[in-house]
Amino acid sequence: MRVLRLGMAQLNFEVGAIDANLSKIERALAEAKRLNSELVIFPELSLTGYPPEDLVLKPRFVQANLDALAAVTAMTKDIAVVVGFVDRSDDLYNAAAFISDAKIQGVFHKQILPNYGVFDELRYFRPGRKEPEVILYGDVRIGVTICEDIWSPYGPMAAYSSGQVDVVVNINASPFAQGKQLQREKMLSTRAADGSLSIAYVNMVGGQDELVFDGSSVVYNHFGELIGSCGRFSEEVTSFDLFLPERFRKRLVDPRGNYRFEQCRLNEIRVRRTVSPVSDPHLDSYHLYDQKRHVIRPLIYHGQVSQDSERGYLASLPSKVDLGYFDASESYPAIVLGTRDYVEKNGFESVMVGLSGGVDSALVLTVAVDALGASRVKAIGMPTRYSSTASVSDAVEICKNLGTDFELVSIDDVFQSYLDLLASHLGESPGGITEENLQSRVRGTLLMALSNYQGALVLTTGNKSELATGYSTLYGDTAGGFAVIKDVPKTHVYELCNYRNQLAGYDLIPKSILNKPPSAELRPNQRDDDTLPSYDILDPILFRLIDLDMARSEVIELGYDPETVEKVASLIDRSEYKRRQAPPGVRLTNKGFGKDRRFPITNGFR
Ligand SMILES: Nc1ncnc2c1ncn2[C@@H]1O[C@H](COP(=O)(O)OP(=O)(O)OC[C@H]2O[C@@H]([n+]3cccc(C(=O)O)c3)[C@H](O)[C@@H]2O)[C@@H](O)[C@H]1O
Ligand SMILES: Nc1ncnc2c1ncn2[C@@H]1O[C@H](COP(=O)(O)OP(=O)(O)OP(=O)(O)O)[C@@H](O)[C@H]1O
Ligand SMILES: NC(=O)CC[C@H](N)C(=O)O
Repeated sequence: MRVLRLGMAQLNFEVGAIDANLSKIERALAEAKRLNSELVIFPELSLTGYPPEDLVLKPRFVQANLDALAAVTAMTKDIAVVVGFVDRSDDLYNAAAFISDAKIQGVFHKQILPNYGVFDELRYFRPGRKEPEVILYGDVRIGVTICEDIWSPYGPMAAYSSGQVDVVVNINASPFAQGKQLQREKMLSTRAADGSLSIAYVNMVGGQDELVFDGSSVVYNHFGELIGSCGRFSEEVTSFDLFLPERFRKRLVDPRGNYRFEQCRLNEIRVRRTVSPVSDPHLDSYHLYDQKRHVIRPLIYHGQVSQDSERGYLASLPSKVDLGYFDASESYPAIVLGTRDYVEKNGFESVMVGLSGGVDSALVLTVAVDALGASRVKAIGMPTRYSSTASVSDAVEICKNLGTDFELVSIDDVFQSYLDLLASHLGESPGGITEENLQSRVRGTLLMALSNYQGALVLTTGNKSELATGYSTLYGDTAGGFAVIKDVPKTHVYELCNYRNQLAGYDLIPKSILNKPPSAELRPNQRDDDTLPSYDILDPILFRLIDLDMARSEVIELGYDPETVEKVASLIDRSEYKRRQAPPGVRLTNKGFGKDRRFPITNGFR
């Protein structure tokens, strides 16, 4: 029985930080050697981080990544490595190197470049067109693919499924989206069973601007069964015995993936196996077919273990309204990781949140504390004459629960000075939206001043429903550096709060915050549903117009009120300019505002 002791390095690489990434690889190799791994696989573009975007247009950057590759090569005297890098020859390629014996044994170019959703790879790379190659690592036949390559049964997987490969290594930088892991597992299981080959899928972890990489690396056997997995949202270097039993008979009787008619010859690259193979004579092949080595770990974030089932996404909380796949137990840690990495990778010691006593800022504050710890988070209350006393007491209570500092700065005098100044110029007090938005702008100005003085990053609190409809004040509550819940519809804001309270085992986010009607408190008795449809009506319409790209008429045909649909659709169109000026934030859905949805501001289509 052939066995390959495989190391999976599911690590958080930083875009552009080539030296730091190299040091991380060096430490991972030391750990992998300690675990007796023979071959360690690293994620896509580990050396540069993903996505490197226009950094790769700088020749010096590409050269630095090649220098780092040479340094990795020198580290492989007694271990084999697959690592992602930017290759440069006639053009640039998104590439993987198989390195062992201090030598680059083979270079694989990504053949299928994703250029949809958040991906722009055709802007930077040329698709690989080399004949498929297989590494003969001793007696183990290894194919190498890069992320998108494996999503198609064509491309390199067609050749690798021809019976000449035992295991396909697939290195990834696959960003999190709600429900994505189920999609990945279905696809990988199919690919493995159809090709009668094992698949080792290693993914990046960590936040990069709007993207969050969730790790969730997995290994499948040639029956398409999951035989191992790494944690979600956490770094780890694991070692794994991949048993490679005889597959010949399965291929003869298995109707799937009959590649007998394909003309396919893989070029072979023979590589000395530097470490003696692991073998266990007591395991017969029947037993091995049955073996399931689930290395499934519980969901962990910020040192706390979820009380949910082992695999977060199985414990799906059904959404009250239909907004597509949503599971708070995977989205919450994604937001925490995205926020932590944005703050830390951009060098901020602390963050600041304008805390109103409303649910949005309560959730953002809670995420910030989970991401960074209470001592690095400060809440600022800035009431005016329109703020209710309950709002201030709710803000105080949540800060007490979270252990954060709360500072109260009344802005009413400043607000009044602005009104007086404007009145002296206009001849009357402005009133209406002008007066309402002034309060928000005073808050934004104050938060930015405190940020300048204290060096803390301001977290904004707008949710996806507000962003979609433009229900926010430009240079007011949109002022700040990172928009933590920008891809969370208001309905899910409540579900995330409830999820977090369940984890805490008590009302960490006080019930009074969750139960009050949403209000911007910019005029007496103001409520969001004075201006917008109630969120249980608004969110499903937004989901269909935005996430599903449906036309107004199609949404109306589904039975939604025509007047409401028309109003919502024009709010979406009219507020594109506001979204363009909004800060970046964590992307959770397949249609986040940002790279996923690029709409013209000036737009005559209705
Ligand atoms: N196409 C375009 N391209 C570039 N700029 C454009 C533009 N259209 C308008 N504008 C500009 O944008 C301005 C209007 O935008 P803006 O000033 O934001 O004001 P606006 O969108 O009219 O009002 C903000 C709304 O957000 C609500 N709200 C909800 C929740 C929280 C908060 C809060 O602040 O705490 C506020 C508030 O009650 C109000 O209904 C115009 O005066 C114009 O200068
Ligand atoms: N009194 C206040 N003190 C501090 N910040 C405030 C205050 N009022 C509003 N803000 C800031 O402006 C943001 C926008 O207000 P908004 O009312 O939309 O959100 P919220 O109060 O958190 O939640 P909800 O919309 O459910 O009431 C708040 O999240 C908060 O950051
Ligand atoms: N980096 C990539 O090629 C990512 C594309 C891929 N389909 C994914 O998101 O998983």
